[in-house]
Amino acid sequence: MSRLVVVSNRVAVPDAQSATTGGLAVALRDALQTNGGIWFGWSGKTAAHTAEQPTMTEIGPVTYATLDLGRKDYNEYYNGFANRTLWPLFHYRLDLAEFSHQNYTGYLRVNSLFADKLRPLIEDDDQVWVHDYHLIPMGRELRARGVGQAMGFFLHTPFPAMEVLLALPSHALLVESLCAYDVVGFQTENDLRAFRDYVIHEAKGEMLDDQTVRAFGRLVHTEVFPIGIERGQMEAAAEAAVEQGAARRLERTLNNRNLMIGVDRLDYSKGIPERFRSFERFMEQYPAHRGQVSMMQIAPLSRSEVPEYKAIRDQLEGLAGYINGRYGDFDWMPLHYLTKNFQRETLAGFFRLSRVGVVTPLRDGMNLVAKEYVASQDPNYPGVLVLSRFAGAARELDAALLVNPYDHDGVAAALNKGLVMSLEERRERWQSMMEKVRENSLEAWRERFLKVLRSVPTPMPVKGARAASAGGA
Ligand SMILES: O=P(O)(O)OC[C@H]1O[C@H](O[C@H]2O[C@H](CO)[C@@H](O)[C@H](O)[C@H]2O)[C@H](O)[C@@H](O)[C@@H]1O
Ligand SMILES: O=c1ccn([C@@H]2O[C@H](COP(=O)(O)OP(=O)(O)O)[C@@H](O)[C@H]2O)c(=O)[nH]1
Repeated sequence: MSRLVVVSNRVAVPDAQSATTGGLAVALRDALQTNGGIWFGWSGKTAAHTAEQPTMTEIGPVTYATLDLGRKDYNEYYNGFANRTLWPLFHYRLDLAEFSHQNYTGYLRVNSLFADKLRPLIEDDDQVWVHDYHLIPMGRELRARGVGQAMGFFLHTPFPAMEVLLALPSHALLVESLCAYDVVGFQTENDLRAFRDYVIHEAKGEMLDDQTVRAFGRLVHTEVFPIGIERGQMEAAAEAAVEQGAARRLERTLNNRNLMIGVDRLDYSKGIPERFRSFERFMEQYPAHRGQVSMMQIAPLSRSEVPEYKAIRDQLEGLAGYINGRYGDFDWMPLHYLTKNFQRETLAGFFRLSRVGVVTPLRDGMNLVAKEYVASQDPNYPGVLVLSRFAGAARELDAALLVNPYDHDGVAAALNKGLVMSLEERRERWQSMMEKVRENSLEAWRERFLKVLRSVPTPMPVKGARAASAGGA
């Protein structure tokens, strides 16, 4: 069996100090441990200058190769092009997208530098799997350095509709770069459709069969691989959590009142201000719930150096204060707004205690919180998920109360419906969602992707394909 080489912006080097690691980290680590391999990317640390050589940490058969990023690279590549251009654009926020040549150059520079450092570590029969929008050009850069074997790419975010993508000055090179991979995976049919739409209508490519795209002189296998959560992990954590610690204390503070919960990185794509507005509408329109229900919003700080993230933080502080000032009472607060980060095991207990899970992003690649909320429920007494139709998770979790997050009245009505829903209906909806959560687990996602990557034919440039010019208009 060949080794696996994973490339992602952040690398989770196992650390004895940190008790928990993210699901993705666990899933990829399992795959790496089976046949050995390398996980390459940014260390998550910054320095005056980008490291000359990766720091190699060997743990059993897995080598973690990480680079500290210099401030200039960090600003232009991560804060800049990745998170001020691609992130807003891919989340349909053209109004927030900044197009700076300097940041774009930094993005290409870091991808090229990563390829330089990774190239000597790759062996001929390794499988290479690159993750996410930060590293789209990696495949092309590795090909230019003679990497000939199958390479896969998975996009964790949405892929935007063609008309939105066309606003990016370098759209053509970006999509051409995606076509340097042999397998390109998306979260949903919607994203895949948008990608194919671009390839066919803008890049003059074509579909050879249901899954094979011919574009930019190459054949690319494209498919939907909805990411999931670790099998059994949240169920077990939730069951254990309600018996102890934080969940127990939370339950006591509730005093038999109902709880609604939202958990999101503090990111404008998550629709938190809109959610607060909807909650305010809910207070206004369903006064019987006043004093009887609270909403807890956990929103750990994220990408804090990016100006748009600072702005949304200020906005939320204002809104939370306004809502609590208007509706709160001496013995009850409607909204608990925390920017603290909690371990997933603790969240599992909070989810299980919450009658309604509120997941209302304006746009989201998948949204694992939605799946974690479902998996954490007591099967006999499950809560209700209120889910944005614009989260990738809505494709599978169609038994949730699906809402349009821009429609505050509609979300308020769904919150009320969730609170008054019969136990029978709650159980039916939960069972239907839980089946999907189990079926599309994180392990299944990883195995499906790697199976396809193993089975694609050796990369083959296509002679005579009509390629669009790089650079873009
Ligand atoms: O690394 P950060 O800049 O701190 O951001 C954290 C991650 O955010 C994004 O997550 C996405 O992946 C999830 C799993 O597939 C998906 O459920 C979610 O909808 C996406 O937004 C980002 O894409 C990751 O690269 C970041 O690590
Ligand atoms: O305080 C927190 C908030 C979130 N999360 C985890 O962060 C992940 C968020 O993933 P999701 O796909 O919902 O959104 P993303 O942040 O990747 O855009 C989920 O596993 C959450 O349980 C966490 O561990 N602690």
